[in-house]
Amino acid sequence: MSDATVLQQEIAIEQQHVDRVYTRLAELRQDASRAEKEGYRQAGVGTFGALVERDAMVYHAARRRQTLDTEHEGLVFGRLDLLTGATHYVGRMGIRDDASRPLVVDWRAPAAAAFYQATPAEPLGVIRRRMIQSTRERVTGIEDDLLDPDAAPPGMTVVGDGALLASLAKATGTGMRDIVATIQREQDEAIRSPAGGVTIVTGGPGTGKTAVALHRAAYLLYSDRSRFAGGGILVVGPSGVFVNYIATVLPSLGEETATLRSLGSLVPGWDATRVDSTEVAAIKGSLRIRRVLERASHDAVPGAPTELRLLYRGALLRLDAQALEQIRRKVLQRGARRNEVRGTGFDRVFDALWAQARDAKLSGLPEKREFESELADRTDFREFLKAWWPRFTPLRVLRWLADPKRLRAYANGVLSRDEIETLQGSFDALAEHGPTISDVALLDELDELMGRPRKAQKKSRNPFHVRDGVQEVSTFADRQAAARAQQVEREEDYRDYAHVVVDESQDVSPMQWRMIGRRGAYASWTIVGDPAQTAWSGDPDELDRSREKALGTRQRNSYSLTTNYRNSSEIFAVAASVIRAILPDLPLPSAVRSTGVDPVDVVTTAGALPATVRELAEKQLADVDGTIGVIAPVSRRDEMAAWVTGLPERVHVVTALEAKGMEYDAVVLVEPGQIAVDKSGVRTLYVALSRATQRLTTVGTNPDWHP
Ligand SMILES: Nc1ncnc2c1ncn2[C@@H]1O[C@H](COP(=O)(O)OP(=O)(O)OP(=O)(O)O)[C@@H](O)[C@H]1O
Repeated sequence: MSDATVLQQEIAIEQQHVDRVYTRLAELRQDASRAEKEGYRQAGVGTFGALVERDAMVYHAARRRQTLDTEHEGLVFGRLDLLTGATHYVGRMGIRDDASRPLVVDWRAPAAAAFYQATPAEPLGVIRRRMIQSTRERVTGIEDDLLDPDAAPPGMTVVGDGALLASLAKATGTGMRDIVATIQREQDEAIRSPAGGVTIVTGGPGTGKTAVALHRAAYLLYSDRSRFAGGGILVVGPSGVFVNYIATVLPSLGEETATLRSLGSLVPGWDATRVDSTEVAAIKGSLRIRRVLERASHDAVPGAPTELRLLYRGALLRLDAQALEQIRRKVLQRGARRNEVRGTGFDRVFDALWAQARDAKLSGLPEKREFESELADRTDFREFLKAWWPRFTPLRVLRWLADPKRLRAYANGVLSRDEIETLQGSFDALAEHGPTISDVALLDELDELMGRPRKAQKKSRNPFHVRDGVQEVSTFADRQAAARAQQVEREEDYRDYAHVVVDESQDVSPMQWRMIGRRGAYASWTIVGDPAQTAWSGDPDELDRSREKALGTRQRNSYSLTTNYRNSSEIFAVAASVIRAILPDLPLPSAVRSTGVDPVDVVTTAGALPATVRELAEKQLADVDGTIGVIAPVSRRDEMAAWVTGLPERVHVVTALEAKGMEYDAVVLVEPGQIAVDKSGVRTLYVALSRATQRLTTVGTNPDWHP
């Protein structure tokens, strides 16, 4: 029999099983929606016990239906033939037949672990591992690994032509794909790492760190749903572009509950995308800036009234600048939070005025309380208090740093002269354009330093109340669903996450570790990153210390990934040569896939650059099916975006920093020489050079720069 015929036969065998699975899936879906409808119809009748039971059933039916409704392309993707004679199918979710026999085992279940972990050296009771590829409900390919040839029964066939490599060669869409069918052993170990403590995953470009982090989140939700869905999982990535790129992975695994945030959007109210220069980011990211902010948070308000004059029952009550300053300093001593002690500040003003009124022996002076309410009723007095001690928002105080005199005063003795000079001007655009990504961590710090302005207490909502007037007919399922919805929405600045995942962790500054740490005080963590890709140009020890502080004394479990699945070996060779120039001993991952296409380097003149970039992008459009990344130096993004306007949406223009974590089928990297201006620039260039799966073209005006 020819290989092709054997393959077709095996495909037909697997198709039979896959058909059974989809038939069963349709039945389960029907059962679940029937149970759900039935429960709703009967709600409100019967004994309390019967109601609770039925409600619980409805709730489970509703959840089950939701899971069953998720799109299930490639629902079954694996099969294990075991020494015991049993056969297990592995898939995106667990499904049983009507006699409760498993038709598919969920990929996260312990019984599925061997699918990812078995090797010929350690077969874990698996004779043959089979990967099943499908399009919609049709099986299209099979890839076998014979792990224990001696134990193979006669007639066991082995077919396949590299499912992993085939999956890697597929064109990239705009979002990242899940890798559930082809997770590799070293990745699986990190995914199934213990739920507690800190899991640290390191590895070079394209080794699947992001994929591992997201599949780990799905694994945790499966293995302890009440803990992780209840408390919530926070996933932090470097930029909004990146967060959009990874946003579909968890939903494709049937998990919707994780919260995804970029470093610029971790603090409610902000979605920062502006970046500072590397030098400015290093100062704003350093813990020393905290002292600068602390001083600002205690300083007098610009333009605040310097004295208070009040005519009261014919007498002049007066607090001069010195008296007001004394009150302010006294109230703000010992780390008091400005917004929280505002009332105390006002009380001290009343006290000082009361003392004056008493000393003046005014006739008809009422009791102190009456005196205070008389003053409090006066508009001029209220206006004074508001101007003298307003409610502060973090943004308002951060904007004071745009004033060179104030900046110098706050930073004096904390930052060097050069640093102060570098920082100058970097807060100027705050008012008009909002914060930079680094500023967001400073706003969070100020929020902590000043405390919250007291808000009127919101009436707390009863999570079990569904709609007015329908409480008595709502089922337990409705109420659970309402409670869950509220839980998933969470309060705006929710901080009690059960698990925090930090991607591209090498780029998180000390101040940003503080910001993330505040949201993970009770969490277990997964930290993934590659130190060689860091853009941080500040003190590396300070960075390590602040990360360690955020993670606390929790147990550490470390994993390293060694295979680059993204780049062709030809492309990674170029990236490797660049990083080797500054880190000659750095261990690098091996790129497993060769395309036979070498990267291209084009040198041109400044005048011809725009047209050349456009031509090169057009050429990539013809050469590859998927996405094309045009990567620009940070300061030239908009200019270069104009060069390729009007090209199809497959062409994305990003800065070298925004390219962190991203992946494109082809990359046109513009002016690499302008990215690699210093050591941290070389690292950023290394990142940019390792983004492409199929084609890499570098183009610039500097003939001395060579990949
Ligand atoms: N086991 C696998 N099977 C199929 N594809 C994989 C596998 N592991 C990783 N990949 C693919 O390799 C590419 C790189 O993965 P990912 O972005 O997670 O790597 P990374 O280590 O985070 O990279 P970087 O540090 O460069 O940002 C992605 O397209 C991912 O889907």
